[in-house]
Amino acid sequence: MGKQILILPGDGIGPEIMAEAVKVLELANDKFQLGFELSYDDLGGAAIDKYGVPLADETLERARAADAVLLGAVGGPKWDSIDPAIRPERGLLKIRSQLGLFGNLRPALLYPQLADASSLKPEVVAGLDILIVRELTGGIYFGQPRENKVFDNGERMAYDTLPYSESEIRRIAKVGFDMARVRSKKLCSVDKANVLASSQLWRAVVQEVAKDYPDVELSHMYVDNAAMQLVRAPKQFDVIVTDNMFGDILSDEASMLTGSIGMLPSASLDANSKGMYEPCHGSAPDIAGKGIANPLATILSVSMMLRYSFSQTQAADAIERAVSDVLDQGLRTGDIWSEGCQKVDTRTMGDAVVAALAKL
Ligand SMILES: NC(=O)C1=CN([C@@H]2O[C@H](COP(=O)(O)OP(=O)(O)OC[C@H]3O[C@@H](n4cnc5c(N)ncnc54)[C@H](O)[C@@H]3O)[C@@H](O)[C@H]2O)C=CC1
Ligand SMILES: CC(C)CC(=O)C(=O)O
Ligand SMILES: [Mg+2]
Repeated sequence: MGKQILILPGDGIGPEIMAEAVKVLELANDKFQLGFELSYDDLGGAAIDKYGVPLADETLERARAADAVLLGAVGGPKWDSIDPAIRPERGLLKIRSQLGLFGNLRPALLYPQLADASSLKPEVVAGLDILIVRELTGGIYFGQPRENKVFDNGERMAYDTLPYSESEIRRIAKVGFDMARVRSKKLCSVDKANVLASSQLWRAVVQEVAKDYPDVELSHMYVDNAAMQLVRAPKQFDVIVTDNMFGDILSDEASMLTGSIGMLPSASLDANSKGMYEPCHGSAPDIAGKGIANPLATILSVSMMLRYSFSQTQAADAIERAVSDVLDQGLRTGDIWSEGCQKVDTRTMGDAVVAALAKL
């Protein structure tokens, strides 16, 4: 039996971008004789419509049994007013947590062809290549207790909890240091240790882990400063390690340095590099159904899957090269379009990557 890939297109632009990523995956499968077998299921709003819950038990079992999962995106206005406990996003959080995918790698790489598409001056972003390592199964998105309540006088209140255990911090810190070790040997840990108890523990544990990595230069930065530094002088960073919510926010910010969030792939890994791969963006309801979404983040997530889950470096490199070749041809979806380039739709972009990959 071949390697099993479970595809979860999700909602909004999810199915549109996934159709293009699957074309690329199928070509890579043939060209590099990867022996992958693809199967499909639903997550998020699509799963609510089909199963009544955002992640059905049978889908979770299929994800557990698969060698890797490829996800589009979930959520949308259709499900915004349902019971918060079964919103589409809860299905995403559950699959991450149940599969133990604590290590989220979000590379923000500026393709030189897109220097004009970045919202920052070309000289500020030229050569940008940073990696955000985000803790993905702990922190405030999962912390208990969390509650919405109404006091006797009618006043509403709500709260969330931001817990981190030492072992949760230690294992993500190690991912950060390991990544830094094979890159520029510079790690910046981002926290809010001037205010939050969880961040104070975070910083202390990261400092302890650093003792095992004397070759890596460790720095610490408060998250508010990090948000500012990312747009002031982003190239000062190489690898950033941070918690779940800070990583969520900073990676969306970093995406704009690369031209668009439509360019940012991600890998979510467990302790054995079993992974789920997805673009960093959401279901983009504002452009869903128009056929104009950028499929490159999802296509690049396929490349990350080949690299991290299957050690298929040659195939992964080839997909990245095909993306670069298409950008060389001047093809751009609307989100990365600039003067002098040819504006194309989602399908044309996907077909162009397939054609470029076929030629390599
Ligand atoms: N991993 C996931 O499945 C995620 C799901 N969401 C969900 O997605 C829904 C929409 O959330 P938003 O805050 O609007 O974030 P979003 O990332 O979906 O969209 C933000 C902006 O970026 C644009 N955009 C996103 N992906 C794009 C692409 N591939 N090509 C071109 N433009 C793109 C959108 O058109 C929009 O203007 C919500 O229901 C949210 O909860 C949000 C983030 C992650
Ligand atoms: C929709 C959230 C659960 C997650 C998110 O925004 C993300 O992982 O980027
Ligand atoms: Mg996000």
